[in-house]
Amino acid sequence: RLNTWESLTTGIAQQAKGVIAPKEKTPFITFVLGGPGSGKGTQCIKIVETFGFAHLSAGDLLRREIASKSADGAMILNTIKEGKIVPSQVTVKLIQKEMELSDNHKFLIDGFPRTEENRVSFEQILSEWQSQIGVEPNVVLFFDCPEEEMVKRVLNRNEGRVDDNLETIKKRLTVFQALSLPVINYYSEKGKLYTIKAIGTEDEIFEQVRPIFAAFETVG
Ligand SMILES: Nc1ncnc2c1ncn2[C@@H]1O[C@H](COP(=O)(O)OP(=O)(O)OP(=O)(O)O)[C@@H](O)[C@H]1O
Ligand SMILES: Nc1ccn([C@H]2C[C@H](O)[C@@H](COP(=O)(O)O)O2)c(=O)n1
Ligand SMILES: [Mg+2]
Repeated sequence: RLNTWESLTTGIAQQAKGVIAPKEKTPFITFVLGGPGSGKGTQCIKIVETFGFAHLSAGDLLRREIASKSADGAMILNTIKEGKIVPSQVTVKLIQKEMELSDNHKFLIDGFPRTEENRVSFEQILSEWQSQIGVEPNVVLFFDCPEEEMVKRVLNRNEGRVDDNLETIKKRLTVFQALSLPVINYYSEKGKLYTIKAIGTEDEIFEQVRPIFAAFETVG
């Protein structure tokens, strides 16, 4: 049988030829974007519970590389400590591998793409895989949260992350404004962006998220 990655690329080729891919195999890709501490991971857990997605957090995959002392581990650690963005080929490779291994066809890709370079790299690997067709996510969620609230949440997170300190948070916020907002604007212009007001309780925020995915389930 086709694995998800094969069916993903086959699906793209079939769509290009005007052939409809089998419904259960068509991949559904959601990018989850927002500043540091905006609540992406927290809401992803709820989306997984309610809608059965596979959750791929780019940050978690990078932290796993650090923990496993892989060849890129030291570079990734330094980059994260500095609040900067890891080169796209490293991150995209990790995401691609997880997608290949997954039996699911619905993906929540959390914290990615963080830059235009991330975005283009992801499209490139898909188009290199088969034919010259790029791929777009089905949904892009943007958790829009005031900076003051994001700083407060990150400083209270208490998960032992090396980047949860005031100095690194300031750098991450600057990087978010400079490099991630253009990606968010790109998807807004493409009509793919769903902006969530990321203040209030976790449940209140999820009630803004729920109808987005519920609508796709109905359309089927
Ligand atoms: N609505 C909320 N109100 C208050 N605290 C929240 C809310 N949502 C999440 N939090 C808390 O804020 C912290 C950051 O949330 P989370 O880890 O989900 O953010 P994130 O967007 O994934 O951040 P990062 O980009 O740094 O990974 C966590 O400690 C989480 O429990
Ligand atoms: N696409 C990505 C995602 C994450 N990183 C690095 C830099 C981030 O500050 C850090 C933590 O990510 P988070 O858990 O907050 O999503 O990981 C990156 O370089 N590229
Ligand atoms: Mg997170």
